[in-house]
Amino acid sequence: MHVMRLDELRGRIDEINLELLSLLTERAQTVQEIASEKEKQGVPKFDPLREKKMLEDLVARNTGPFTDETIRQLFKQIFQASLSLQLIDHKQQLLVSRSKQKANTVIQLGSTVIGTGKPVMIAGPCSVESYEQVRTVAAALKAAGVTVMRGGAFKPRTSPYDFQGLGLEGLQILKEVADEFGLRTISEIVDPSHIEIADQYIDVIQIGARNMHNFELLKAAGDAPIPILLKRGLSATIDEFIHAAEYILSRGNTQVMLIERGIRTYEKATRNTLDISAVPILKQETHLPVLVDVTHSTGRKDIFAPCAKAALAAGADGIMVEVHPTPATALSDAAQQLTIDEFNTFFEVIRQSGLF
Ligand SMILES: O=C(O)C(=O)C[C@]1(C(=O)O)C=C[C@@H](O)C=C1
Repeated sequence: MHVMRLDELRGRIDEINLELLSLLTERAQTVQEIASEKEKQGVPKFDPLREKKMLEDLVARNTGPFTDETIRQLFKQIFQASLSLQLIDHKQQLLVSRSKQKANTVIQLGSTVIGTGKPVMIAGPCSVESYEQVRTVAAALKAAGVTVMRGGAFKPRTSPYDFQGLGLEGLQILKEVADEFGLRTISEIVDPSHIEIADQYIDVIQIGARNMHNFELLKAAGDAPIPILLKRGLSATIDEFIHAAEYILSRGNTQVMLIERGIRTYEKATRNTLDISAVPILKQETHLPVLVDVTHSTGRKDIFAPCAKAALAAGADGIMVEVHPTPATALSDAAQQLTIDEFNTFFEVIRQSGLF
């Protein structure tokens, strides 16, 4: 008799569960509609005042046996789950998102293809200082089998009294040397008005860490018909980094590569802290190629090789490293650029690792 009563009550609970599930599903679908409405209006997803009002109304109607506190907790749980749903949906709608595009974005630079699983080595001086300097590095890179060279012409430096780069002349030097050796080039642009000119001289525009949040520059890069290498900001979260890339894609330019270059932490043993975890996360969440800059992240030549190997093991599509004929006399980043011999040794270690 008792057993039958228990079964009956549990049967009723099963029915109530299904009713709750169907109501929760309907609620979640309504929340998704609210999310797309908010998206259109540019309104934030989290609305604490609305949540407070709903909790007050619910508690006012509570007749027990649950306490008011229990009702608050239960509904707060529902609001939180609803908010997460809105945020996940939003991320999945991004153009950079892996759920929008399953296939990897591939960047073709001459015969070099980035993003297909075969890693690329990008090397070159921090700054373009002279024709001879760039030519010496280019000849060495060519001999080592490197096809993409970096070199800074516009240098956003911490101090206004530090070398600011050769500007347009630097881009001209890059072009002249790259043409001679059949290399492709990457250089940073800091001013939206320079993008059009840059397109005539270089193959990839870099947007530097300090400019990752320069939205006008991101928009201009998004309007340009040239691949973009976007560096992660000094203190940018992965989410902010992804949204910065979205700015570029949202304007039509889908040729975007991401580069992790270390983030600011309390650690002083390295220049910045190389966030290796960013590599698999960016690869999972976006379809864009992901590179790692071992020079700026670590600032320490003695650990470039293990860090580059770690990056490749984590799924990076390439490595960027700085090389200078005479680092001691370099006009920027003197301490952390490799000599040509050091670069050759470094590249050999990476090639031997079986990861490259
Ligand atoms: O009403 C809203 O603005 C919603 O986004 C829905 C909802 C909810 O689940 O009710 C979700 C998150 C907000 O913080 C507030 C409320």
